[in-house]
Amino acid sequence: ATWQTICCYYLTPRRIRRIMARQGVGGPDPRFLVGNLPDIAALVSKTTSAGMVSVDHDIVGRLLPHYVLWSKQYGKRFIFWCGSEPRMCLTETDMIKELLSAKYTHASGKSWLQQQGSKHFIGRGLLMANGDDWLHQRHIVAPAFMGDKLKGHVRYMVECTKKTIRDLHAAVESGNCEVEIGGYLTQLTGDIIARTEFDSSYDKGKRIFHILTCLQGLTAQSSRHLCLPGSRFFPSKFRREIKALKMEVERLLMEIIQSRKDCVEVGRSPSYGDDLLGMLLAETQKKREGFSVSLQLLMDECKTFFFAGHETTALLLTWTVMLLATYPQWQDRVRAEVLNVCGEETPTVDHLSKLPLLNMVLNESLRLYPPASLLPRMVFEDIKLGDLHIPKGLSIWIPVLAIHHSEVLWGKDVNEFNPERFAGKPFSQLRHFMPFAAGPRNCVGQSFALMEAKIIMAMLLSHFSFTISVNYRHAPVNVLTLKPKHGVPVYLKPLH
Ligand code: HEM
Repeated sequence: ATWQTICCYYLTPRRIRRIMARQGVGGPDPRFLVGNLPDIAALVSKTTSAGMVSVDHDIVGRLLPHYVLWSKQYGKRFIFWCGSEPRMCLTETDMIKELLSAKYTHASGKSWLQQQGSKHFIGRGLLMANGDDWLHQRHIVAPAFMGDKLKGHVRYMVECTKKTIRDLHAAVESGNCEVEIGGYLTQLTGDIIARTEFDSSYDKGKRIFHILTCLQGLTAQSSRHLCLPGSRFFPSKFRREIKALKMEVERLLMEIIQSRKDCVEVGRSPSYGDDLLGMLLAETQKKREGFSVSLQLLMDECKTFFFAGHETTALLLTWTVMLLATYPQWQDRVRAEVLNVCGEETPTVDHLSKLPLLNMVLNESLRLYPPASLLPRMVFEDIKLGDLHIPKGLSIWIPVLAIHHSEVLWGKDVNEFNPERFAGKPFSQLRHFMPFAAGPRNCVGQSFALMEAKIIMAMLLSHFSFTISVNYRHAPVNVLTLKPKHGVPVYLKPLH
């Protein structure tokens, strides 16, 4: 154990540093055990302590000040240290595509630090799995987000959105024309994932969503200490709170799972159903060689999808409303397109492919404010990437936000809201656009999220016009996902 600790915290990091230095990749000097974490924390807290003076989309210096500083000092590739984990910043899109391609699906994945950090939050669900476990899990869940299954969800997405629109009308009628739209959209996307994949609802799953949000914040705070050897065994206030919340969320999930099982056992239903929960439950009965879905994995998967399936989409929608509320000409153009295509009807699958302007606006919103703004990948064996030899144990850190805001890649107007840049360009052609990551380990819910976002935006635009409130304070922050710190208050005006 002592030898392993010395290797892990001292010898291996030193070896990696030497190998990378020989290839010309340098970086800031790390401090013993904590690496550059204190420098990063100090820089970020300085840049994010106050809001921005105006709605300015030049946010890289605010959210990634360490990236700006070190890329100026050491060049586009540099190494910094999260505790004793070396991370190489990589912004060269050809090398990124290669790393994320099928060639390296097994040779790269989520690091020990990431897995430990989210152990009590989403456990070993799809987002944190590696190697063959990841492959099996991905094969099981992917069909739930494809083809006819996906099309079948349109009806539920429309129904849930109608309810939110009624709530918004009620708020306006009661004299509240100013609403914090982010809260409504988070509830709506929560309702949609609960309905479509778990045959539940936001109200039933409310406590689950709330606990997962708390767990997200707590695990982010507690993982700051993970760099100290053995720290995960020390009792602390965070860890006690995390364990209590974990137990509560698993008890609530167990109730949903048990009620589905009971339906089959008492003969009320012939199968577990064809939504995500049904597919996962069916898997628990199968015996595959070397892999089976245990009850713990089933719960980890449910937590993963409850969390990943709503927060990111709610953020995409919230930033899009903020942008359209700030750029009324674009709001009018997209509304005209929606009214022209859908008329008085609610959106259908056919309508969705005929809304290019809405698509461009969503893409531009994902470019300026990507909800997942960083992609870390640990390399598990020595690999060759472009001209670099990457040793086992090095983490590659892909700053999606910085790539999306690179003047070299996007041109002089990079920090302006200009959806026109996406006109006529299919997703596959946009090499430096990666809001959903890329390759076989991209976002499994990408089509689900885009379909949902189009339906919700189309319906919102045809019921309300919105302008940004004087109370809006532009303050993007990054707490695992890119959020507006004080929400997005807008003034709503019903159109009918
Ligand atoms: C705008 C909305 C969304 C964005 C921007 C987004 C972004 C991403 C990104 C960047 C990744 C890769 C993360 C990494 O490997 O480190 C990812 C993975 C994932 N996303 Fe999403 N996502 C969105 C919506 C959704 C939805 C709606 C679901 C579920 C219904 C979902 C479920 C997942 C899962 C399970 C993974 C892990 C996939 C794997 O590792 O194989 N996401 N997402």
